[in-house]
Amino acid sequence: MTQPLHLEALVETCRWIGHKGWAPATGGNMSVREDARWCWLSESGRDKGSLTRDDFLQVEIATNTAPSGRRPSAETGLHTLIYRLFPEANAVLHVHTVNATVLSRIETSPLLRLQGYEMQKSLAGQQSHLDTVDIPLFDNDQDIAALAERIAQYAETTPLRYGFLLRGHGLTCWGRDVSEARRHLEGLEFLFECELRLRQLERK
Ligand SMILES: CSC[C@@H](O)[C@@H](O)C(=O)COP(=O)(O)O
Ligand SMILES: [Zn+2]
Repeated sequence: MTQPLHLEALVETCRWIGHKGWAPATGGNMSVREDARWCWLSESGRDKGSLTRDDFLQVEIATNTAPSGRRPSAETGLHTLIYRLFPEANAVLHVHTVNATVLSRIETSPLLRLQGYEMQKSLAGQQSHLDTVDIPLFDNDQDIAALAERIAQYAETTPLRYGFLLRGHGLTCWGRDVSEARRHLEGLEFLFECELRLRQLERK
């Protein structure tokens, strides 16, 4: 079982996430795809800011099983769902940022609509602040299989790009490689902070 080369980039990104404070108290989980059948996921319960290559477990995308017998992330089913839905996705990052957590509770609709921000162009394919970026918002669930099924049903009828929010929980985002997933994470987090501050100011 040879670990994929881009695992090193993921380990480095996890450290960056840790420094940002986006994975507090063991929150968050991260993965990279190996190929159509396998991905590598962070082990459950670890401090995601101080992971090494050895803290990533090979997981079968179709079955969520880890041949090592160790326990991959409790949210493995969301990572493997993304790899099944999007063959072009090769890295998935899930974080518990304060902005994502608070904004996802303030926004009570099933969609967070972003518009008017130059930083929308940090998301692949976005070319203008005049366009609209919709980030789906799903109610949180401790039953990850049920949550994954809800997201899969949503994706059958509505395009799902960049990432989604889990209400009161955090953000899951992805990209064609680790660096694109990281750019999407940083871009979305910036946009969430702007949106949150704007809404706070508009309330007054
Ligand atoms: C700090 S509890 C957070 C967990 O319940 C979960 O949401 C999470 O992101 C981390 O779970 P993990 O199983 O370590 O991948
Ligand atoms: Zn989580």
